[in-house]
Amino acid sequence: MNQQNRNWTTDPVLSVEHLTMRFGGLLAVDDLSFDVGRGDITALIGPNGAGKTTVFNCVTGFYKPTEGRIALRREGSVSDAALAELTRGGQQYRRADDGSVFLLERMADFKITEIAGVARTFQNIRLFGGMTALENLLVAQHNELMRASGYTIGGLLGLPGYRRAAEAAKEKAVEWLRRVDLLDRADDPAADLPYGAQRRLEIARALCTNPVLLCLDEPAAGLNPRESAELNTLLKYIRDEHGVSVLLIEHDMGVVMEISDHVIVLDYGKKISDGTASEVRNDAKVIAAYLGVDDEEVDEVERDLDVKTAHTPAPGGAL
Ligand SMILES: Nc1ncnc2c1ncn2[C@@H]1O[C@H](COP(=O)(O)OP(=O)(O)OP(=O)(O)O)[C@@H](O)[C@H]1O
Repeated sequence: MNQQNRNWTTDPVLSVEHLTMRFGGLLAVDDLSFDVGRGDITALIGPNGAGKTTVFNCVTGFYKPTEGRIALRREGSVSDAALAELTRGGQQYRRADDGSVFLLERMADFKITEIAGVARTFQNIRLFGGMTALENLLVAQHNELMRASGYTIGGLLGLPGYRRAAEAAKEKAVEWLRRVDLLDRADDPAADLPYGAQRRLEIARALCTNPVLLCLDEPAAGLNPRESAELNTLLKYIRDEHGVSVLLIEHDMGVVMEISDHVIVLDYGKKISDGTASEVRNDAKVIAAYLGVDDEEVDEVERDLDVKTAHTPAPGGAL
């Protein structure tokens, strides 16, 4: 990927700037800045406790950051000047002919999902276990259905506008069930599905909210190799056919290196590397962080790496 093709510099959908999150005396995220390219799969990686989930929680409104700006350009090309004006003005978002932009650090979590278009999944699956797979996907579209009812008794009375919206919601749910290969389990309670199927259902549920940005917290955790390969295919499909930007936290380097357009590496709440998968894979600081060596040893790792790359024509699987 050359410099021109870096969506995260030419067309960022999400810009995290100087994000800091403190828990009492603990600095979990330390003046972190990065961009997520529109239509990219972006991976946030790093050793345990590096601050990845905290970043997710700030982006999705579960935490209010101690400091920093998190701007989501939902569509269009909102200029930096317009963004600066919004920031100064104290509003949460701006919608105009040239596009819409949302300052997520100022918004409540439900508004981030509903109007900014950010959906997420969790490290620990959070489906409605007693509801069927289909019902889980219909509940996800509750906001849209409420809008169609005009927030009145229209839904109960079965007015045409509501009936059409209900039909469309069911069609969307069925389509996503088919796509994640769960159509034959539509009427089974979510809790009865095997683990890998629950993970896919959670992704389908997030997609039913029509997100611009889909945040996945360790989607490959607990999956077997076949399921991991299916997940890769699904995520590429979401990116390529639906244009959804994907931001994922992932420990499975096979998944990260195969599907990511862009990788950001955190260590102790700071960014230590940012680039394409192959750039990051060959970054000595990243290798050092994963191997847990001290800072002084990084030079040594870098020297080792220089020697290795001099003898190895193609980069491969360093992590
Ligand atoms: N709500 C909280 N209260 C206090 N400390 C927290 C809280 N959430 C996270 N932390 C701390 O912040 C640091 C970063 O944690 P975080 O969960 O963001 O890391 P992570 O990179 O997602 O780790 P993992 O890969 O293990 O999930 C850790 O030291 C953690 O203990």
